[in-house]
This record gives sequence, C-alpha cells and structure tokens, in this order.
Amino acid sequence: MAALPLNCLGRTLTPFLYPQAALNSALRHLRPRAQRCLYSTTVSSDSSANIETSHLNPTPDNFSLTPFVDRCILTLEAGSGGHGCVSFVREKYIEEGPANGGDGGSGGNIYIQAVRGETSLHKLARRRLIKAGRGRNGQGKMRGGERGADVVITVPIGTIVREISRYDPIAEADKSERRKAFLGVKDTPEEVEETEGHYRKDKWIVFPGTIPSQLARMHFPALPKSRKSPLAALEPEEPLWLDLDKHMETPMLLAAGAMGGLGNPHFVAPNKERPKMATRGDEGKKLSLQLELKILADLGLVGLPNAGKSTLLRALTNSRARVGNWAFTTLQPNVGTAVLDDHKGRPAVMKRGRDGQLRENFTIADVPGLIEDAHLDKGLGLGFLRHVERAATLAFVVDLSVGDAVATLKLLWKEVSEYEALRGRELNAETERRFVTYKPPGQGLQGEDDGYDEPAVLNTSPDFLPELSGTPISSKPWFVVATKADLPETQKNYEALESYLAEVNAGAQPHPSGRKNAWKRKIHAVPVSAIKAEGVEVIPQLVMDLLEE
Ligand SMILES: Nc1nc2c(ncn2[C@@H]2O[C@H](COP(=O)(O)OP(=O)(O)OP(=O)(O)O)[C@@H](O)[C@H]2O)c(=O)[nH]1
Ligand SMILES: [Mg+2]
Repeated sequence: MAALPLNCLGRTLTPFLYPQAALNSALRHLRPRAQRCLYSTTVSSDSSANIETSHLNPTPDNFSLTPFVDRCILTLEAGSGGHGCVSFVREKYIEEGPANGGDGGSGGNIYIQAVRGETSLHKLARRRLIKAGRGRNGQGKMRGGERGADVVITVPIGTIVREISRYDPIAEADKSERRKAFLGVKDTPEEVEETEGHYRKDKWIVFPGTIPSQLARMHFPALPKSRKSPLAALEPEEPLWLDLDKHMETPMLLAAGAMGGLGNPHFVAPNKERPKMATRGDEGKKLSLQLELKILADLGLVGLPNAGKSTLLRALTNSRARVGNWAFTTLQPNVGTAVLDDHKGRPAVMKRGRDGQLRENFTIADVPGLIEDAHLDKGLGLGFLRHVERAATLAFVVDLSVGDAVATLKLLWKEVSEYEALRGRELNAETERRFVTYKPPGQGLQGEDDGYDEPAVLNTSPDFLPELSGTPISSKPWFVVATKADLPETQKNYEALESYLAEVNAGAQPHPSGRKNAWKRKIHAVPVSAIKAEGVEVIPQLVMDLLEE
C-alpha cells in the first residue's frame, strides 16, 4: 500500500478511509490505457457464470424499463373561437348608448416540436385527443375575448407525422360555395331567407332575455363570411406529411385556432344603430394524425437473440438495458448515449459530425433480436427492423460461442436486405398508384352527373407513401462486433470470420447483402468481451470514423 504512488489515489477517497477503493484506483492507473481485446493476448477461459454480477453482468431483475411506444394515432382539435358580445354603452344620462360589444377571442393553436430528450410516444398515445383552448367570449366596453391556450406537442426526434383525415369547417363551406358557383346554382329562396333576415341558432348570439316572439320580428343582416386565421398561412400543406428528423428550436404550427365571433358594433347600419346581435365563434379544425417513431441513432445493433447486444450497449453506455441468458430478453428498443470523453472532462475522440459541430457523444440503438424470416414479420422482426433502417451506421453483433459466425453474419444480412427489398417494392407500388389518371369532364363526383370535378390533386390517397429512408441499408457503413470472445474455443470461429471479411474487402467474396452498390470500403471485425468490457474501447473511434463518411 505504501509503495503506491500517492498522486494516483482518488482525491476524495483517501487510503485511510477507503483502503480497497484506493487500491483499485491505483491499480487502474497502472493498467495499460488501451486494452484492445486481441486474440493472442486476452482470451481467457472463464465463462460468464464465473464472472460475478456487475453492471455488465447484471442479475435478470436488474434493469430499468422506460415506457416505449413507437406508433400512435392522435386526434387534434384546434381551439374554437369565442362568441362576440351584444352590449351597449350605459351611463348616467345616456339611456340608450351605442353598441360596444367586443369580439370573441380566437381559439388556441396546435404546434408540434421534436426535441432531444424525448424517446417515446407513450405520453401522446395515452392522451389520444388533444384540444387547444377555446377563445373567450367578447365583453362589454369593447373588450375583446382572451385567446385560447395554445398546445405544443413534443415528440422525439425521428417522428414521422401522417395525416389520416381532417375536418376544416371553413374549407368545407368554401368548397360547397365554389361548387355552387361552378354549377351556377342559385340559393333557393328558403336558403336565402335562412342566411339573410332570419335567426340561425348556430350562427347568431342575441341580446340576453330576447323572447322567441321578439326573435321572429328581428331582422338579421347577411351572415358575415367565416374568417380564416392569419396564422393559417403558416400551416404545412395538406395532407400533412412531416419527417421531424432534427431538433427543433421553435415549435411548428400544425393547426391554427378558429377566429372569434364579431361583437354587435359590426352590425351597426344607418337605419339600425343598436343591433342586438353578434356572431358565434367559428369551430376549430380537427385533424386525425398517425405518429410513428423511427429511432435515429448513430449506431444500430443488429444480431440474433441472445447474441449479447444489450450487454454491449451496457458496456458502451450508461444504459441499464435488460440482460438475460435467454432469447428475446429485449422486447423494445433501448437507446443509449456513448459519451466520448476520457473521464477527465476532455474528449477522447475529436470528430465533427455531418453538421460540422464537434461531437461529444453518439447514440446507440439496441433492438430486439432478429430471427430467420424476420422480414416476413417472424419473431419481433418487422416492427423493429424499421428502427435499424434509420441508424447512420450498423454493427452486426455476432456471438462467437454459438454456431458459425460467418453463417450468422450472412443470415443477418439476408434478413436486412430482404427487408430493404420489401420497402423498395412498397415504394414502387405506391408511386404507380399515385399517378393521376385523366378523367374526361362529365365523370365527376360519383352518383352525381353534374359535370363538376374536384381539381386534380396528387395527394388524394388516404394512406400515404412509405417514407424514403435517406440511405438504403446496404449502403450504410457497417462493421462486425464478434462478442463473447472470452469464452473458450471461440478463436477458430473468429479467425474464420476475419478471413471471410478480408476476402469481402478484397473483392474475392461477394458482399453479404448480395447488392452491387453496397458499402464495403473497409469492413472491420472487432472481437470483444462485452461482459468484461474488454475490446469495446475501440468501438467509439471506429463509429466516429464511419460517421464521418
Ligand atoms: N461470456 C460472455 N457472455 C456474454 C457476453 N455478452 C453477453 N453475454 C451473455 O449473453 C447472454 C445474453 O446477453 P444479452 O445482452 O441479453 O443478449 P441480447 O442480444 O441483448 O439478447 P436479446 O435481447 O434476447 O436479443 C447474457 O447471459 C449475457 O450475460 C460476453 O461478452 N461474454
Ligand atoms: Mg437484448
């Protein structure tokens, strides 16, 4: 103990108080920095059973499970407008003052914002219906109503928003008017009567205490046109199709609130100085949306069940993913962040990301294991392959202690590339379906031979295009992590894998994906023992190099 250099002891843990901790800290200092798990040097024969439980070899109940939902359907309702007010000036010596009812406040808007730190859609999935606040009614003395409260929906980065349906009362009214104008249909006398001169319960507010017989005698002006909120110009084009793949500093408008009703001063006319009516606020628009989260990690782990993916995630990050010696321990994706520092506050790897920013960390997505025919939705396959689809780089995790590593790698690639082909076919079929076919005039709306046809819109399909992933999976940079290298008799398996990859690199063997334009600049194999955290320290540097490509 006395022979240990004092400067290598922890500053707060003195040997006097914590002899064991000080000893450990000193030993860590004496160990060589890079502990690359090279086969010749660090193969050991003890199995995981002999390794005592630790962060990397936890007991099956030592894990933290964060709620995770990656799809949900939401109904959004923008705020309705408040009603206008019917009121008159009332002061001493002014018995019958002029109208002074304020306008109703506009309804609240609905915004969406993708933020760092959110990882799942479970909170939204639980809510289902999200409503913005209604505008308050106008008040006397020309006081306008307060605006309704806005709502900001925060979603994780990587969320795709698709519109299922929408109901916009103003657009509907507009459409039917345009239709009438096109067909040259005049309003029927009853309709004219209903809009001008008569009371409509759904449109007008009258002076409190007005009795029906007075109502029948009252003359109402023509209904003012519904007003669009000025903010509506900022709404994205319909149908909504958003891929929120970046952190957003400011929220983005999805649905603007409706306008409030007009107070009674709006209806003052030369022969009518004290109008006793105001209009009701408009109804807010309703949107039904489908949200889908496709994790955007820097590194995606692909492997068979029980290969050791979650252990590898634990070794590289602070994650507490569940680890267990059985297949399908992981049932939902885990995302961990690997911090690139040397535990002294300085970066261990200095790299700039694609946006030119210095990277301090990178994210790793551990998804449930793939089995044969995962692309046909066997096992937990298809649901989670889409999280792999958007990872920037891939690590194929191969268990050296079970079966032929080369065959396993080929099987994994087969599943991944079948999935890619499936997506490609879906996309082609959808593109064909969306070609607009010419319809001669006269074959307009079904069942009505009125010659009016909706203007041709390209996006009329109720279900939308599957989104284009940036890069095809086979073009992503990838490497192989050969894990469980601490187990006996895994060396041969690793050597076979290494020589196979050397042949692929040299072009003597085809790429395991079977595609021509697949990425194969220099495919690395990294032997590791995740359970002992040996060999894993080369992975951050490798990932950062690949991310730069
Ligand atoms: N000896 C040894 N055992 C390991 C190593 N990595 C993982 N294991 C063990 O392998 C078993 C499976 O590990 P997991 O990390 O749960 O495997 P997984 O790939 O996440 O499995 P699924 O979630 O079911 O797909 C556990 O018992 C681990 O302790 C390793 O490097 N060496
Ligand atoms: Mg797992």
